[in-house]
Amino acid sequence: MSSLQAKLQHKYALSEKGAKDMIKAFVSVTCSDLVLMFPVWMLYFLVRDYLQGTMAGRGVFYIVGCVLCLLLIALTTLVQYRATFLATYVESGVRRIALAEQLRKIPLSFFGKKDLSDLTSTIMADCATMETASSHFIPELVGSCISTTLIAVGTFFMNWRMAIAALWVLPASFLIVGCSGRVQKSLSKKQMKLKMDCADGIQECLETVRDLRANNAQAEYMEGLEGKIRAVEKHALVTELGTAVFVGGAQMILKLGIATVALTGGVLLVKGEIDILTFFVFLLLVSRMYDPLQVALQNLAAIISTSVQCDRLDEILSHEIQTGASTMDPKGYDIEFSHVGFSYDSQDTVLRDVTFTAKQGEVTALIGPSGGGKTTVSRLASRFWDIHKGKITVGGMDISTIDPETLMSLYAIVFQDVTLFNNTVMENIRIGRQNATDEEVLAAAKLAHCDEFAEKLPNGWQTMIGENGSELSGGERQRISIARAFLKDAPIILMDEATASLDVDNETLIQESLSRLIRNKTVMIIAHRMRTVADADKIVVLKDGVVAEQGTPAELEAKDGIYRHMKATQMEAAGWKL
Ligand SMILES: Nc1ncnc2c1ncn2[C@@H]1O[C@H](COP(=O)(O)OP(=O)(O)OP(=O)(O)O)[C@@H](O)[C@H]1O
Repeated sequence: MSSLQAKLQHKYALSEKGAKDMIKAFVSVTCSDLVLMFPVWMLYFLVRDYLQGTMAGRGVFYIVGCVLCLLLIALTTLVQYRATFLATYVESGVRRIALAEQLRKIPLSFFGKKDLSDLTSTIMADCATMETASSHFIPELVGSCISTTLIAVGTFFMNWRMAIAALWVLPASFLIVGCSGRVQKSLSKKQMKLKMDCADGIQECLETVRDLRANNAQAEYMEGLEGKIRAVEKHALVTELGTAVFVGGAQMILKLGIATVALTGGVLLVKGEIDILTFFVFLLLVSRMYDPLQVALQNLAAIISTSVQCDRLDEILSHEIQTGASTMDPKGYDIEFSHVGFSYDSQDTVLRDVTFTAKQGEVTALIGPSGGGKTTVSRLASRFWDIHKGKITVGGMDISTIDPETLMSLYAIVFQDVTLFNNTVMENIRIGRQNATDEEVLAAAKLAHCDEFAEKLPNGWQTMIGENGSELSGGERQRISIARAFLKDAPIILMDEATASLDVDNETLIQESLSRLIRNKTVMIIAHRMRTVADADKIVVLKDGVVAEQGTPAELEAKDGIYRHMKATQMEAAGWKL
């Protein structure tokens, strides 16, 4: 791979083919710009023949020349179109797919730092900006710089003094835009931050509309949101103004070139040091040459601004990903935590020296005060995040050496917040195992008692359940999640107080089904109610990120520790009357 190709690939978040296509685009835009100079030369010959009285017999030359010029312009425009637009849109698709692929492999810790609107904006808006940059700004700027340099070299051979008069404006104007890079970058960065704040605010507003209404806080919230929208608007004007000042100033300097050519040409003509034809050619050249350069200055400013988008894309594309073997050979399905240490943001330690084993065929309940680390432990067990200290093994295999997607085939997970898709009940359950037959889906659904509500829906199992299951109750959503786990039939089950949203009748039914599901499996359950854990084989009490106690319910009962205290408190609470 050439170093230019590698540089482009890194700088503009391109694929290998995308970088090659960009080089082709540079060549085609340069050719296209150079070909546009041919009519100038035709005009030069015409004026020369006219002045020298040698027009006779040159008709065929001019007709063939004009036709050739038109053909070449058409041909290079076509090649340029293919090399810039078509290649760019293909590359844009490749870039978005690469981002999505990368996001699949990035540890979840990354998503804790980024919110949804930020990532959506990178995949959609930043990619669209890069699309325009790759199809217009970058090839046009590079093409016009190369063609101008070639033309500039030619003009020195014609007359070096006229060449200086025509060309001095180029470095001056490009320097102005180039030097404004820092200001423009910081303006774009701030603009992006304000936009993201605004997008977050809008998303949060939509997501929390129910709570805002319930708390009568809509007016106050909208005020804050309006402030964010106004801030984006104001800063957009400042950014535009900043760009306009630098680009406008540089474009004015560029136009001075016409004046200096006219002035220098006039003086040299009077002195008899150039002929009228050379003067004429230079006037033609500058008028033709400065137009694309004016656009090039705008393109340069735009490219400087897109560096913010490039950095955002690069942050995702170059982020460390979770890798590992795509095959595994576990010896059983015991989960073993050995001196595990972990923090979400590498500052506050969330888990310290956590050591315990969740055995196959047993139910291991994680309990403890809120914030103790139960959810964190269950998520680390399935490699949602990578740990910082110690080791986690499944069936003797270090999970950090196994590809997360391969590892996930061993787990069925029932979390408290169930994610549902805007699809039918049937398809929402099929998420558990994509290739399951309708009969298998229905069997799993019945085990989770989904039939009791699904068959009453307007279109039964084929009823669309709205965005994130908005048309279902909390208990119904959780039953779908449990049905998925039945369908997946994985050897390890992670549950986060899976039956929390169910009424007593349903809970009894589901507990009975769950006991069938978990037979001979490794089960790790996060429990908040002591009633749920009374039948567990083992209890691990997590407090402030450390294992405070562990053992069978009977052992912990005898200990007079946190478990016994929690149990007593909950029993006391159960006796309360309103
Ligand atoms: N994504 C995250 N980023 C940063 N810190 C987090 C994140 N998730 C949890 N924490 C912190 O980690 C600690 C343990 O949280 P965790 O959710 O594991 O506790 P928990 O015992 O499950 O609590 P609860 O019973 O309230 O659900 C808490 O201090 C919490 O604030």
